[in-house]
Amino acid sequence: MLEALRPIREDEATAMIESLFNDCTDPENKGKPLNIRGYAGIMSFNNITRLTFGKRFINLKGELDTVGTELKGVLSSRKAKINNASILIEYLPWLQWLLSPLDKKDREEAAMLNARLDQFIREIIEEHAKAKSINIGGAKQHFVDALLTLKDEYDLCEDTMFGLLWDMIVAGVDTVAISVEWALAEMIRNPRVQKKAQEELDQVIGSERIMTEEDFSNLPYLKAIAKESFRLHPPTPLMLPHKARANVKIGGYDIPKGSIVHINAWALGHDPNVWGDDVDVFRPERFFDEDIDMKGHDFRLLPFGAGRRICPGAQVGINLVTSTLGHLLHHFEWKPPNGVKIEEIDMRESPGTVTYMKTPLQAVINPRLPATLYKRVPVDM
Ligand code: HEM
Repeated sequence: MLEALRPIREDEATAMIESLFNDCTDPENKGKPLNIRGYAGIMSFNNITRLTFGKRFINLKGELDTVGTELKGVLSSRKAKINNASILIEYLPWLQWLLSPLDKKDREEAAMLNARLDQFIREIIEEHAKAKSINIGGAKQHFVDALLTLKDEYDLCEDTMFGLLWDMIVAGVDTVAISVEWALAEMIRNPRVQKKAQEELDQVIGSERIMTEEDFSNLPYLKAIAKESFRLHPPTPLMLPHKARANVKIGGYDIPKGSIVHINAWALGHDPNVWGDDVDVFRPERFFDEDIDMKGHDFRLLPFGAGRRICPGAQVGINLVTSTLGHLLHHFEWKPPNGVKIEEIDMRESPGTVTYMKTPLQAVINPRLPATLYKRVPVDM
């Protein structure tokens, strides 16, 4: 599993905290809501690019730098095309003829984007291979270095390495950012839960230091909040498509060999037969009544899937979401925009392979710790 590669460090979350602090204390923004998605996206993108190939793309103001903006833009348009075209065709193959002109244009554009991404990743692999051969900077433990170490043993060709690296980025960036946004929306809608989480953070960490990953074991309520949010808002509600390799019978249904099967993680988390009458209520305490596993061992809760295709970044994802959420709740008080009632927050989903909130979350935030704790932690690549 990926968590063995390197520990999560606090720097991306603290860079996000610093940006949020600067923006919410800017007199021009007084009382104005901030769009949280932008901040969470930068945090998540840099966390995953650092984990994968030891690079971050952020300037001193906490914004994406030029290369990062280009790269993120290319990734989003590539993903949008995959989402739009292939999902439709998978379910409505007879529509293929109708889509073909658009499809051709899309294909050409996708080929161009792929070439741009491949060039980018080629340079990164070369850089790491060179550093490895002359041992610059000691043994770095990024995903690309692990691949280089295993390259000969597993006969990994360039295409396979490119694919694995991009899979990590595509699968890791949106899922983490989406999860943080949904969880914060629930914190704003549920002031009782927000207050209880902040009381726990204040008791365990106090107001003279920031949270670290070592604190997790003393923050059961924070962990239960992350879990409850994954239950109600799994960022990949239908997981990824699976193909039956043989005729099988599951739950009384015949699944013929070759069928494409989606598992509905969203429906599992919303089943009143499992979760009771308050299935739609955000109530982290339910996991104190019964501690249900969410890493593939208990089929009542499967935000990361299960079995051989389970998300390989599950623990990294859980830690990133929990850590970001912990910092955000410790550092700020969260409220809806002035004049908006909590029940008016738009909790509709934007459908797709990953489900963002349909309306990006707007929040008014207020610092709750001494100003000295809002400085980013220096980067250790
Ligand atoms: C909150 C965070 C995340 C959630 C909820 C999540 C969820 C999932 C799910 C449901 C799948 C498909 C499982 C299946 O269809 O059986 C998946 C696949 C995958 N995830 Fe994640 N993920 C998260 C974060 C990450 C991160 C941080 C990384 C990498 C650093 C990552 C890498 C991958 C990869 C590479 C796959 C494809 C595995 C395959 O095709 O076999 N994920 N994830």
